[in-house]
Amino acid sequence: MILPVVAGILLNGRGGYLLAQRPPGKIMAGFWEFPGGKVEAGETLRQALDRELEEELGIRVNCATPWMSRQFDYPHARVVVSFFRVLAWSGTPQACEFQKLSWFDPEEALPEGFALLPANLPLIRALSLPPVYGLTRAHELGEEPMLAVIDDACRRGLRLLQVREKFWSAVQIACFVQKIRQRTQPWPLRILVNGDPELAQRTGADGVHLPARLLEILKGRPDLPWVGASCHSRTELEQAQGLGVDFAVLGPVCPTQTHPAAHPLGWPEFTALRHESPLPVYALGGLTGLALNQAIQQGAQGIAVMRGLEDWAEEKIPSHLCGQESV
Ligand SMILES: Nc1nc2c([nH]c(=O)n2[C@@H]2O[C@H](COP(=O)(O)OP(=O)(O)OP(=O)(O)O)[C@@H](O)[C@H]2O)c(=O)[nH]1
Repeated sequence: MILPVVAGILLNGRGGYLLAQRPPGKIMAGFWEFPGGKVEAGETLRQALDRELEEELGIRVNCATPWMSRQFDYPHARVVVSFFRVLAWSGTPQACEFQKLSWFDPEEALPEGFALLPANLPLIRALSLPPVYGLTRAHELGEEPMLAVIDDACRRGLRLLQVREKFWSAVQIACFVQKIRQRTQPWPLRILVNGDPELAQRTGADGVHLPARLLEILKGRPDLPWVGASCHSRTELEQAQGLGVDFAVLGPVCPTQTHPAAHPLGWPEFTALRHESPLPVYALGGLTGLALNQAIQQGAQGIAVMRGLEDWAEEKIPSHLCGQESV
């Protein structure tokens, strides 16, 4: 039997997230978790979330979006935990069940020996993934205009970039990575190189972004700090998961100039595939910054944008998508 569980990740607008320590008397007492609990008979996941967070923290959830779900076998039960990002609530979180509460920064590693419920480990890494993943097209725009676009996007909140220059040599890409680093020095931008892991390693990037064709060839996770993967189907999402990548990019969701012949998935298909995968999934294909809200509502990690990076209409990433500011 699988035990359905919901858990809420309260986000405080600066990227911080709330953990609770399971109180004495509960199974796995002393372990840290996201507030939540078992779904009761007849409840929807959202109803269960609202009830659990009211019982445990004394808050009313005003805005929560589905995120990832994970199945895990504990000695006491097989659980499937549906995690929600909780972006707005009323009231101040309190320890209503005598649990310890603490806010954490996703950019900082948890303390040595920290007892986190094991099903939650990949979530902590995923929490440091930003809502927008930019893709370069310097081969079309030219290097200098592309650098200007990246610089401008960083000012508006871009923190993750894929250098996708498929026709360039390793030397050219390495040089471009260097230039991006110099230009974006004030911001903590992570740079992934599209291609094979060896190429990414040679360019000094923070990670590799695997094209779909490599997913069935590679035997294991490349030895780089960050690994993303391009996926277009359930099979590719499963291959990416099998390799242990950090996140997937799924698309095209809408018609796109980059792959005019590709059949767009549309939002319903994207949402169904995203729901089946335990990975954080970015939506890709014909999207602009305006689609970010919709993508997050559909449970995506965010959006991956190429042309959208230049057309990004918003001043910056809307603050209501980052969590509650007043905490
Ligand atoms: N609440 C919560 N449970 C989680 C998380 N991750 C995870 O694996 N679980 C597992 O999901 C199950 C939740 O059960 P629970 O004991 O918290 O449920 P509950 O609040 O309804 O407790 P109760 O039955 O004592 O009232 C446990 O087996 C727990 O180990 C998480 O982040 N939050």
